[in-house]
Amino acid sequence: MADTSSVQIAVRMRPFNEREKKLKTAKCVEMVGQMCTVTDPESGKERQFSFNYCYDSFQPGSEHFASQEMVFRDLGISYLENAWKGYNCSIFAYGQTGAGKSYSMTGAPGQPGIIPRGLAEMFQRIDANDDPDLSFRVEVSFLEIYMEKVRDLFSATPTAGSLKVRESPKLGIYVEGLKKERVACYEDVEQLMELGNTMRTVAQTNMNAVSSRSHSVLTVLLTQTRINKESMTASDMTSKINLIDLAGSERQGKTGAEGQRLKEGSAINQSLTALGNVIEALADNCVASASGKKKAKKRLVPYRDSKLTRILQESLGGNAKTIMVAAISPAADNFKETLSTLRYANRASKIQNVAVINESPNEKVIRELKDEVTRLKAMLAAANGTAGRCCRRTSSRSRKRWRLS
Ligand SMILES: Nc1ncnc2c1ncn2[C@@H]1O[C@H](COP(=O)(O)OP(=O)(O)OP(=O)(O)O)[C@@H](O)[C@H]1O
Repeated sequence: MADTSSVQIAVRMRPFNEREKKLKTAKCVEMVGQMCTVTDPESGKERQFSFNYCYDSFQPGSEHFASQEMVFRDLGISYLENAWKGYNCSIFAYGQTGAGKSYSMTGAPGQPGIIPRGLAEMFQRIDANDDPDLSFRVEVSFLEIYMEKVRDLFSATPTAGSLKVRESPKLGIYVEGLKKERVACYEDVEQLMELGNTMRTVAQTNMNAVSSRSHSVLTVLLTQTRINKESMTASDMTSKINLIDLAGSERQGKTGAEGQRLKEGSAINQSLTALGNVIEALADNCVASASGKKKAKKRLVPYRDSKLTRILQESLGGNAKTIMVAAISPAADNFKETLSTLRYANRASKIQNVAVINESPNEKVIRELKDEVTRLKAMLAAANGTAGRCCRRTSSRSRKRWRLS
């Protein structure tokens, strides 16, 4: 069953940080409902955007304050529900350095983000399962893309080189040799995540005391196995959940990066530009398709231009239900970066994905047969009702229906 849906966009504004407080910079972003308005501090010109979700986390305690819990209730629960149905899901956080991507995805001490909350909820749901014919398997892998190299964050001795990104009809896009750990409870994941996060490359810059210098991708494979006692068969349904914390775009003048930090910053910006090009091509193609013009030319989507876009290929324009979290600063000092993030997010909202339920052939046949039986029963009931009232006047259309089924 294919399901076409747009990439969902959630914009989140954080509070002022110490740097912005010291600068005594003004606030240039306002959020009301699904509208986000940003004001150019020089010209006073306003630009308005509308998104699926706008989270105002500027002032704790304010009327519309969006807490970690609230963000999770919308975005986290939505991806879990889709994963349970057997769809691939992706959440990726995008934004300027220090804008709050890791805060939304991973969280801070005492303020867990989407990833830990989602995994805890996943195991709660699994533990609550009382269907003896249904069992679950959860596997996780964790990688970072650092300076265009893919590294396994669960490996105690990360490879010197880069792991290879491959594609196969059965597995889709995958990273060859990446460790996949089976986990039985939330505590297992927590331990692995702690190990993985210590392996991740972070450093201090002028814009963020703990700045991610790499893109990280946590992949969770949720497999549901159903035993059919009558036919003595087992069928699997697997959902691949990608939870992605991108490194932030940055300006050298602001971060004060030099040496290795500068090289990292330019690798980050390069891969984000490649991501921007993919988003632009996909958005153009979707707009062209929607125009209904037969001759509308489709642009080639440059997924192969970077490791990041290759790994995100299924999440953008492919077989997945995807949410983009666009993290922004409220400060006038960051107006240009914020406007650029909002434009990026606006473009991404035009992308249509086509997700399919990832079930084994057995499961598919069983589901289709069940649907067929339900349909036939409904037709039979309807026909019996009609027959009782006017048995001689069965229309040719209904006879045809009988024959066709
Ligand atoms: N909504 C929020 N509420 C409170 N504090 C926040 C919020 N968002 C971010 N912060 C704080 O701002 C700082 C920077 O956030 P974070 O590290 O998440 O940024 P980032 O976008 O991941 O940056 P980078 O790209 O440099 O890794 C952190 O100290 C974080 O705790």
